[in-house]
Amino acid sequence: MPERGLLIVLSGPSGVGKGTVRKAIFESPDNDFEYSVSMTTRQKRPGEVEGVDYYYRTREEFEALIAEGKMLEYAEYVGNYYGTPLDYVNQTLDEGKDVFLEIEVQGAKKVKEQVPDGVFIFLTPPDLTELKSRIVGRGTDQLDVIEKRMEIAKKEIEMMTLYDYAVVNDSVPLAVEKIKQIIKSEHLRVDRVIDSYLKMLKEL
Ligand SMILES: Nc1nc2c(ncn2[C@@H]2O[C@H](COP(=O)(O)OP(=O)(O)O)[C@@H](O)[C@H]2O)c(=O)[nH]1
Ligand SMILES: Nc1ncnc2c1ncn2[C@@H]1O[C@H](COP(=O)(O)OP(=O)(O)O)[C@@H](O)[C@H]1O
Repeated sequence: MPERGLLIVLSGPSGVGKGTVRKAIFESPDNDFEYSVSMTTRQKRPGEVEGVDYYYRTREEFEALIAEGKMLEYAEYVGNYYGTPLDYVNQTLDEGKDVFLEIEVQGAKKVKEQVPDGVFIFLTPPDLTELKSRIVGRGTDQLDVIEKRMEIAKKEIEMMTLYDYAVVNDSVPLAVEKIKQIIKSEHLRVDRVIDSYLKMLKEL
């Protein structure tokens, strides 16, 4: 059986650029992470595609999957459910591939409880003014939702202590490079590679 893959969790406040950085990682030609497509009850935005951006489900369907234990984690965010389907993550890690989640902080906290040996990366904004202008600039939210997102963001930044790494999203290509370097280093950690060395010694 191949060595189990790494579970990589990218999180951080809404509007910091998680989606943008994640897309840039997956567009790079040398990417070898598997993206776990999330499930949501929010409306599909123009240009989004079922099974690519999200799996779009009704609240009833989503709640049924929660009840069946089919979600690794889920959270309610600005009135909608968002969650990570469990089977895909387990199967892909078992195949020895690294699985990449891009999720908000409540969900990341739940993943940390269940998969403590995952790699938890917190994407931070250069500052709060820049964060607000990114949310406004994205143009997907009404003013009341923007205010809600900013309030949530302040609390989210306090949760940074749960993470292994903090990456400032000042420039997308730089943030992408830092994340790739983090994962490369994680693969070299002695506690991750020790089993294969011990096995090799036994076979001598
Ligand atoms: N807990 C959790 N959060 C998710 C998941 N998928 C996406 N999110 C987060 O939900 C939040 C809202 O996502 P979305 O409505 O697409 O807006 P946007 O990412 O802010 O443009 C973002 O912070 C996402 O990172 C998931 O599977 N679980
Ligand atoms: N490094 C960056 N510099 C400037 N703007 C950025 C940067 N990263 C993302 N953005 C912009 O900020 C907005 C929010 O990004 P998005 O990826 O939707 O955030 P999140 O997924 O964290 O909610 C988008 O308009 C995006 O183009």
